[in-house]
Formats: sequence, C-alpha cells, structure tokens
Amino acid sequence: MTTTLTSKKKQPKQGMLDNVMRQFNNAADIIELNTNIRKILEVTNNEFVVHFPVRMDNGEVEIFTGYRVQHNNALGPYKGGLRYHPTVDIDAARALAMWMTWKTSLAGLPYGGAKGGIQLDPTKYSQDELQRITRRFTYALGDNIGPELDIPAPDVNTNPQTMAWILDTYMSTKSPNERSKNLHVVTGKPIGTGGSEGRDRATGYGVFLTIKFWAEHNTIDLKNKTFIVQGFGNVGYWASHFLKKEGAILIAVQDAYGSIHNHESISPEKLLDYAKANKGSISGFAGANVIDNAEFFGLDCDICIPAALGNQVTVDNAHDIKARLIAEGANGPTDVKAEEILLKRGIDIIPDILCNSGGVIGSYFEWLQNRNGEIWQLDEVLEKLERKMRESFNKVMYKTKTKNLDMRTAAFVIAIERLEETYVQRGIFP
Ligand SMILES: NC(=O)C1=CN([C@@H]2O[C@H](COP(=O)(O)OP(=O)(O)OC[C@H]3O[C@@H](n4cnc5c(N)ncnc54)[C@H](O)[C@@H]3O)[C@@H](O)[C@H]2O)C=CC1
Ligand SMILES: O=C(O)CCC(=O)C(=O)O
Repeated sequence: MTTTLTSKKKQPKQGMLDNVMRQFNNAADIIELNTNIRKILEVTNNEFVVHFPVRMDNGEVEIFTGYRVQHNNALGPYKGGLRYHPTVDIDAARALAMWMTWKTSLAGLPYGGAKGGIQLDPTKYSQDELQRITRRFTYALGDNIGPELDIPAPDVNTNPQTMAWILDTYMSTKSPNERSKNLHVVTGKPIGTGGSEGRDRATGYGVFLTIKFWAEHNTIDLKNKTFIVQGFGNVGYWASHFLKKEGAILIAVQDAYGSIHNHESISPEKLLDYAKANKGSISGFAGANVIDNAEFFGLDCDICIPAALGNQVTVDNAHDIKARLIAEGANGPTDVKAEEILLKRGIDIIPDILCNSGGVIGSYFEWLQNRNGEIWQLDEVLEKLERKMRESFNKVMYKTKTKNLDMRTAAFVIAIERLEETYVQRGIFP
C-alpha cells in the first residue's frame, strides 16, 4: 500500500480540470483577485493516491487505485463526495475537489473542498467485493479523512451503504471511547446509521428549487413545461420527481445504457421502479421509445438537466440544444466553449456550484445533527434547505444584475470573494 502526498504543486490542465481552471481564472480576472491568493487557490493542498489489494470472490487478489484530493480548507474542513467510476483519476479528482471549494463557499458553509474515489467499474463486482474494496480504501486513507478534517459523501456509484461501510471501518480504528465522536466522518449515511432525513433527495430537490426560483425570476409557469434528464441516479430521479410534482413533464432520459423518449410523458416513479429491478438501467422501459444517444441533447424541450458526468454539453451538441434552460445537476457537465455558444444563443445555465449545492447543504445538516446529538424531521430539513438555496440563488441573481455577469461567473465571483475575505482578514496576504 503506498500513499503519495503532493503539496502545492502546479498541475497540468486538461479535461474537467481545464474547465474548472478557466472558470476560476475568468472570475479571478474580473475581481482582480490578489495574486498571492490566486496562487493559493489555483493548486490543491493535498493529494492522496493509494494502491491497495483486495481479495475477490474467486480467491484472486486485485490491486485498486483510490484518490482523495483536498483542494482548500480556508473556510473549514474539506468536504466532498467519493466516486466509483472508470474515469476517476488524479485530474478528475482535482477538478471535482476545486468545484467543491467554490460550491461550499457560495453556499456559505463552514467547509472547504475535496473529492475522490476509486477507478473501477462497479458493475463488474459483487456487493461483497464492493464492501471489501470500500473497507480497504478506508484503511488506506487512514487519518487523512476525519470528522473535523475531511468528510466524504456519496457521488456517482456510491450510496448510503458505501458511507455506512466507511463509517464502520473508520470507527473500528478508534478506541471504544472515541467511536461515538466520529459519526460525522461521512455524510449521506443510512438513517439507521446516523444519516439525516432528506439527504437522499437533497441534491435533486435543490436542482428542482433552483429551476423553480429561475422560473419565478423570469415569470415562467413550470406547469406543462417539458424537460429532459441525462443520468437517472440519485440526482436525476429526485429532480424529475419534484419537477413532476410542480406540473412539468419529463419527456426523455439518457443513462449509461441508452436513451429513451416519449413526447407525451415518462413517469419518473415508474421509471425508477423499472430501473431498480433492471440493475439500475433504464434500457427496455416499456413507457418510452429508444432513441439514438446522439439525438438526446437536441430534443425539443424547455429544460435540460445534465445529471451524470462532466463534459457532456460540448461544441459538438451545444448548437443543437433547444432548451431555454440548462440546470446543471452534474458537476462540470458543460465545457467552457459550449457555454460561450449557449450564452450567445440566449440559453440560461444554472451553474453546478449553485444548482447541485443542495447535496452538500443536506450533508452539512447531517454533520450538524451528528455533532450536536440532534435528530431533525424531514420537513424541517427541506425547509432549511429551501431557505439556504433561496439565499444563494438571490445572491447570484443580484450579482448578475449589478455586475452584468452570467450566472456561473457571478457564482464564482461570490465564492472567490468569500475566500479572499478570509485570507485578508487573517492578515496573511494583505
Ligand atoms: N449524489 C449527490 O448528492 C450529488 C451528486 N452530484 C453530481 O450529480 C451527478 C450524478 O450523481 P448521482 O446521481 O449521485 O450518481 P448516480 O450514480 O446515482 O447516478 C448516475 C447516473 O448517471 C448515469 N450515467 C453514467 N454514465 C453516463 C453516461 N456516459 N451517459 C449518460 N448517463 C450516464 C448512470 O447510468 C446513472 O443513471 C454527478 O456529476 C455528481 O457529481 C452533485 C452534487 C451532489
Ligand atoms: O454531500 C457532500 O458532502 C458533497 C456532495 C458532492 O460530492 C457534490 O456536491 O458534488
């Protein structure tokens, strides 16, 4: 097992990392960010790369590579999800960690940003194998995570069960007297293991709320508005569920297995039941027609919700998009060049660091409850979540108006200004 720690080292820029750096530099230029603070924010604080062996069901040992990148902790402990996917590598973890720093700052949370995961295709492993992989990864990370240091949460292909395994493994390394003080080492846990009511739907509910606020802002009625969703996991499903409750109509879905379309409507609840019984896949669902993946983003609709992976809306499909609004459930789904095209075409984009921030806000509520020995009811959690998201949305809209900025740049400016303020107040970089 090896651990590599790279501190304050310049990184090459490409893919999602290139995107987030361009977004950051654009906003930093606009506010003429102090050059010393810019130097700090453009690199990650710590990077852990761990290789660890796990016994497979057939008795063979396989070596896995896991990552945890801690970008910045000026505002509080590092916070962010763990992703299990073949595309996880050091640059993906760096980019996603940076987005977490801007997201927690914009949301006004006492957190910094981190992200990580394991490079693997979870469909190739049994539940027992995934449990052993998760436990060995947790041992490998050791005390580089912790309830007041760095707090992981679910992301793509990880879920409350994954968090429960991490919690159990982490706690087993502590003395009995210390164990109960470590419940908040991860968030997004099952309710029976210290999880919070509402964390399951927090991200999708937040996506829905930002769409609702945007519609109110533009005096648009969401009733009978059509929407399409890429990614029908935790975020995609819950966003669809709440939009449907508001009267909007889901007409197309794309996941890792294919794309389906029904111009009349697709029931999110029926599709979820189907996917649950079909190893998570929407393919074969009887309530819609199969379409070519390449057609998906060009479908006629009012709202497009990318809620899967990064770099999905690109120069290759930005010209085809018919939606009036893109609501970024995923992290980094729109690349910088595609965004230029979309903005010129008058398409609004609710940026990821605002749109999907309900997840980390829900996590913050779970962390607070664990820390204080409290248990909140679902309606209390959702009310608090709505209040926080409305505050962030209003701040972003005010900045777009007063500084004549698009929503992403406005959100980045607010996030970076908060970090700048803390560095200046500490007196380190006046
Ligand atoms: N889970 C959370 O609380 C949060 C998640 N996010 C972001 O939302 C996005 C989705 O996350 P979750 O819903 O949690 O993941 P998930 O694992 O529950 O679902 C992922 C979905 O994306 C689909 N997908 C994977 N590869 C795809 C591809 N190449 N094309 C189309 N669809 C594909 C999968 O089939 C699945 O339906 C990610 O970008 C994640 O970082 C952001 C904030 C919080
Ligand atoms: O809930 C959290 O701590 C972070 C969720 C996450 O990974 C994200 O917002 O991208």
